[in-house]
Amino acid sequence: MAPTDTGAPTPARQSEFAPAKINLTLHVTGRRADGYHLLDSLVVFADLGDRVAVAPDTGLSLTVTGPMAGGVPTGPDNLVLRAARLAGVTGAAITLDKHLPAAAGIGGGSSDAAATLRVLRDRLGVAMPAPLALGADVPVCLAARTARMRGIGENVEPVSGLPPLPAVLVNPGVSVATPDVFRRLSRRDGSAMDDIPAFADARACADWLRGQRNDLEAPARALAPGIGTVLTALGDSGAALVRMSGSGATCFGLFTDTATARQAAGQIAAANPGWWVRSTILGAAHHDPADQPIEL
Ligand SMILES: C[C@](O)(CO)[C@H](O)COP(=O)(O)OP(=O)(O)OC[C@H]1O[C@@H](n2ccc(N)nc2=O)[C@H](O)[C@@H]1O
Ligand SMILES: Nc1ncnc2c1ncn2[C@@H]1O[C@H](COP(=O)(O)OP(=O)(O)OP(=O)(O)O)[C@@H](O)[C@H]1O
Repeated sequence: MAPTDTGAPTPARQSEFAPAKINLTLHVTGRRADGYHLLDSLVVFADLGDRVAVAPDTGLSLTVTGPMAGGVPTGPDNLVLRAARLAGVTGAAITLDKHLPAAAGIGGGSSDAAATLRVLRDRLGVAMPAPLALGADVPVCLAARTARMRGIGENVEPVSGLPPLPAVLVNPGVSVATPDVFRRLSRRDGSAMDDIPAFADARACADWLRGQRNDLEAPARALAPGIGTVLTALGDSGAALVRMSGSGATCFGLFTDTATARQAAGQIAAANPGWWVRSTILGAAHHDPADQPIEL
């Protein structure tokens, strides 16, 4: 691994938080000749996520731990190892502590890849490769702050003026493959998202979001009808707005206060023991004191 820019000794083990990514909106506005879709999405990050730790070593290795480690690839396909290889790293022992469900529309793998690149760049002085090569969600996950994402994901513009949003995330345990969802779109030329105003509070934000869309919600629901059940449960729990994130199957409910969000999460979890249910705050930048501020 390269030494730090300052010439200081390379610290033994460095870690970064990989927060869950939530698409508050996801408008599909076109399609490129190569098949990738043009998007317009308001992206926020949660105060829950995975953690990537990197220690210098002679070879490149990955250990996956944590409550959601099951089913996550541990070999060269893991986005953490792909990120390290893309950055030219050949000697690092990486640990991925997995708390987010995989293939769930909340960018687990993309956020892990971005956290790997951040720890290599910010803590270990490794040059940053072009992140889009790892996936369309990786540039926004590298920023890890509220942003409007356009193009196929490469155009990331920071957004301020969003209040912290108390929320509940629910995944019914169904994984949905992103390409299958895009393939099922009935139209690919939707309108762009409206300009984003400043919001007085979470309710004002939820009211505005109601006029925007996730165009992947209908095709994902057709593939995984359980998504509809989750949206109904969130709506019944008193959420001010319910929507699916990304290509699903995770859905979110926005609440006007944290206590109500926590109560709703408890009720939904108790009634549906097989579901992954978490209350969180969206859009409040990083909640991890160990992290450095990220410049775009
Ligand atoms: C749905 C979102 O999560 C919204 O944030 C992202 O657009 C998907 O990001 P991602 O998982 O990092 O996506 P990638 O790994 O780059 O692409 C997976 C597949 O999704 C489709 N895909 C993805 C992004 C995009 N703008 N257009 C697409 O059509 C393509 O079929 C692609 O083969
Ligand atoms: N570190 C990782 N964590 C989770 N999945 C990974 C990881 N690395 C590779 N994968 C593979 O990537 C696939 C997609 O997982 P990921 O969690 O990134 O999906 P997603 O949440 O739908 O992403 P997005 O919101 O970016 O579409 C999984 O099926 C898994 O096989």
